[in-house]
Amino acid sequence: MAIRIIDKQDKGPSLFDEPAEELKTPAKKPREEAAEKPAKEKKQPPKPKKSPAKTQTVSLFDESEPEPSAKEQPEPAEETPEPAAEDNKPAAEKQPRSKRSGKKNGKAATAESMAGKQRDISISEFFAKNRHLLGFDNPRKALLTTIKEAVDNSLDACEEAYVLPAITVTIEQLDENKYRVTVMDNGPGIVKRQVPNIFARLLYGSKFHSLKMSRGQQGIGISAAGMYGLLTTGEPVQVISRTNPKKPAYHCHVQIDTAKNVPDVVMDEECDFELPTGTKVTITLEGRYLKGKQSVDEYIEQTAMANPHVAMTYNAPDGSSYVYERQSEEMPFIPVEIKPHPYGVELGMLYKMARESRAKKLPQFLHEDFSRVSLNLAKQIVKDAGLSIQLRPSKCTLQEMEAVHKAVNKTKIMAPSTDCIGPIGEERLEEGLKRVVEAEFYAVCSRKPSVYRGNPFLVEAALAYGFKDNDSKKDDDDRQPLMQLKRVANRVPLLYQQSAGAIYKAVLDVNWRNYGVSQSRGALPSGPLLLMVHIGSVWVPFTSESKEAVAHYPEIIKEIKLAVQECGRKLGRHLKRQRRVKQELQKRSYIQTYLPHIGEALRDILALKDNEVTDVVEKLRDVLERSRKF
Ligand SMILES: Nc1ncnc2c1ncn2[C@@H]1O[C@H](COP(=O)(O)OP(=O)(O)OP(=O)(O)O)[C@@H](O)[C@H]1O
Repeated sequence: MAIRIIDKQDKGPSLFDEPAEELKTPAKKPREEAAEKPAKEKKQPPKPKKSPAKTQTVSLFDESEPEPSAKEQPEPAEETPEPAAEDNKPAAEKQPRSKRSGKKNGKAATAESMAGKQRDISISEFFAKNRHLLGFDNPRKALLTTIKEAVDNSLDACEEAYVLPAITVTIEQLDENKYRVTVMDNGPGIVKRQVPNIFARLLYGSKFHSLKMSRGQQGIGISAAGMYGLLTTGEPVQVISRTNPKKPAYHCHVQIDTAKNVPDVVMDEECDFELPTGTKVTITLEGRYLKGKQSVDEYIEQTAMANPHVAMTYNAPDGSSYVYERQSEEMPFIPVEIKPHPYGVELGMLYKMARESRAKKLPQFLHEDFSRVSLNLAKQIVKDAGLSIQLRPSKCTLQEMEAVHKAVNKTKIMAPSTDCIGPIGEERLEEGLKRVVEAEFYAVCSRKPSVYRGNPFLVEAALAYGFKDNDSKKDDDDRQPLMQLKRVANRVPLLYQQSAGAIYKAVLDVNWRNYGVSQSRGALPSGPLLLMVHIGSVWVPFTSESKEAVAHYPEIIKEIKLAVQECGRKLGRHLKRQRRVKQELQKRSYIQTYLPHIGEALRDILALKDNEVTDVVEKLRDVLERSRKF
């Protein structure tokens, strides 16, 4: 397998495991080396929209494994004593395996030779090899992940700056597998000095250390997309950003040096920008555009649905454009940063926090470093732990903190504040669902915040029942289709790995038959059902860096089950009522059928006249009608 990389002379270091001294980056060279170089080899003045001048093909597999140095040579075979049993074997069998088979299988390693190879691995080298962990397993998913990362960042940035987001997403197909993705937002922009690190350095971001709900959290997303683009097409990320309407925008082309996880600015300049403030990011990558499930189209649609305050324009590569008008001029709830809640904080973390605390007394530490702990409650916890309230937290022993930890978990502490998590809310959930499906019945449930490992989170569920949907046609044997499950985390739709996460597990664990819905063992319930589950948290525990599924924390599974069961109960009541109505209608229709015969019988028995018979039958019909329970 071969991929193209940028000519080292023009664009800096190779992306592969070459020794550091071979990485020639004009912009990054040490001063002495740069001085030795002829003037024309020094960094060229920036040219706008520079595309890679030359490309070369390099094998992805390291075929040129260097011969071990004399120092690394393994010990000669004859110096290694053979085990006694080996002595009785024929001469051919006494030889090392590699010689016996006649194949060159390499030489046995020694601790010394292994030590020579043991070295640091840069985070970006790791993720370049393990790109599937970041959601770049195949070209189709890579296209979606790239757009998702850029759009999520734009939404986060706008909301942080209290700006109603207006976002444009454009995908252009350059050749069969090559696409150019551009995402532009009207957010606050990014200051010049941060642009290179944000777009070309993994694990660099503003959200990792803050305890509040946001779409991004790890500081990997957009730089990983840029790295994938670089690996697959050799093109750097192009960024234009303006932070001040009175000043020009900053334009740069930047790429990641994977060996060191540092940015390499290939070109930068000042330029015009169509918006007063905002950011436009362009990534060229190997991708594949397909419509349907798990497509970019589906992601954009679901994002627009979960974020009614966003105006979104989407230009698809097939030439079609979709405009999602802003549905609400109201900013959504903007979460505020909070301190950790004491429930669920692990002992090791509590001990570390205490050691690092500057508080003079233990109760003060608990009060200041955690949310929902008043000074009185903190004193109570310390007393319950059998400790003096005069203790200095930084001097506490592990045993003392263990006592505090136990006391915390026995104390009733107020649930974490909802300020750090923005629920969609029951009303908006139902509205959102109604925009997607027209159903006969809707049920919603927004749970109160809870805590896992000290992190507040909340779960919301919305259920639609009884709708016609083209996506879920009945099977040939007329079996009901399975429920459609839509998973959303911090307002971001999750399209992959449905069955791997806590949401799927919790929905499966619910006994849907209790609510009058059929369900086969180990499967989602079946019927015209659509269930949306939203988890909002200051830190959503995803199963991997690609943020596709929520990890199986028992506290989270329990909350999801409770929210889903609440919707299920409402559905159960609706279905029960529906069945009762059906049965009653059936009985009424029988009686209706026999009413004329009753009239006939009454005429014979009571010798009634025709008009009297009609009168009696009408009255009976009226009684039947007025006694309807629905
Ligand atoms: N369009 C933008 N406008 C303003 N700031 C941005 C924009 N895009 C990215 N940033 C900043 O760059 C940081 C890094 O973004 P990145 O996508 O790499 O990680 P993240 O969003 O923090 O987390 P995650 O890896 O979970 O997506 C963000 O935390 C944010 O501060």
